[in-house]
Amino acid sequence: MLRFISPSIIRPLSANKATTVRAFSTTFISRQSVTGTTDEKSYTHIIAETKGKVGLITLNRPKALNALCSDLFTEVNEALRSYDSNENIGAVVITGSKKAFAAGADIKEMKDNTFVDTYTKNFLGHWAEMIEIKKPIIAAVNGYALGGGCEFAMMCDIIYAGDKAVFGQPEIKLGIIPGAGGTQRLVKAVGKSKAMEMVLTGNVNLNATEALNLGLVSKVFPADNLVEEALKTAGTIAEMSQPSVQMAKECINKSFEVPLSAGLRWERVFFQSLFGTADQKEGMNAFAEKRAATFSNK
Ligand SMILES: CCC/C=C/C(=O)SCCNC(=O)CCNC(=O)[C@H](O)C(C)(C)COP(=O)([O-])OP(=O)([O-])OC[C@H]1O[C@@H](n2cnc3c(N)ncnc32)[C@H](O)[C@@H]1OP(=O)([O-])[O-]
Repeated sequence: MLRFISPSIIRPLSANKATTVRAFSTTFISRQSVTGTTDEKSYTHIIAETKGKVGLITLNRPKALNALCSDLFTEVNEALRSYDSNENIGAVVITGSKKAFAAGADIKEMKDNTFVDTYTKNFLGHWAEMIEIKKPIIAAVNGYALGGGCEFAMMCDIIYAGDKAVFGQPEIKLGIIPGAGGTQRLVKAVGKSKAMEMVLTGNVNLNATEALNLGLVSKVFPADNLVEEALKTAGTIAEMSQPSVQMAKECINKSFEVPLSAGLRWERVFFQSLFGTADQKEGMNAFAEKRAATFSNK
């Protein structure tokens, strides 16, 4: 069985202990998952596999159109963290079915919740854990990405869409509002007016072409090729130097959080720090010697 040791368990330990635990954890996971295509850990609501250097998570609640029940998201987080700590994995793809990436948070699960429960137990707070993942995540969206499904896709780093994808924020029709970034990330992706239209009416959905034209997704593929194309891009990313990849992801995400001057400073310091890596020497020497670089992630 694939084991995972949570970073929150590692963090409070002393530096030496943390290193030891992480090394043990990584070794154990890689032994299980490098060579095969399916991790031995089996989940109830997702399928987690490895494809070369890429982790592939397939949401698997077909009868509920991959409605994001709490347990499903817990499993996604667990799989993501295990990929994050696996030194043989360089990127992750998350996908759903042809009909639905995810039709939203699970309405039936939450319909009887009270305010006090949702507030004191931080309902759906665990969704945000995936923001801590250092490795790039590509959402490969076929079919419906509605409500929390659209927000989930936007929590990923790149979104590719199948040609029949539908993005929408219908929460207003349920008497609620988006609760996992639909009023924040969507605005940054498609602009205020379109985000307002989508969130306030609940009826204005984006098809794949519209999502592409507005910048919500970066590429559209025929539905049948979508996952393969996402895996190809993830595979390309996974071949790059991982410190560079992870710092680039962190810098781009910082641009959403901080003023330009702070973001530029952040970028400069990361850029400079990469001159302390063997991969920077390898990458630049390989260019000068007219050969392909082989990165060691050191
Ligand atoms: C993160 C914080 C904030 C987020 C909030 C949200 O996301 S709020 C949510 C925002 N999202 C929405 O409001 C979208 C809600 N969904 C829809 O509007 C439609 O399902 C559809 C248009 C996506 C597809 O229509 P279609 O006629 O092709 O298919 P169908 O309708 O027959 O569904 C098949 C089965 O899936 C079930 N199921 C589906 N979605 C959910 C769900 N979210 N939950 C639970 N179950 C769901 C559905 O009940 C049915 O089960 P049954 O009866 O067989 O046991």
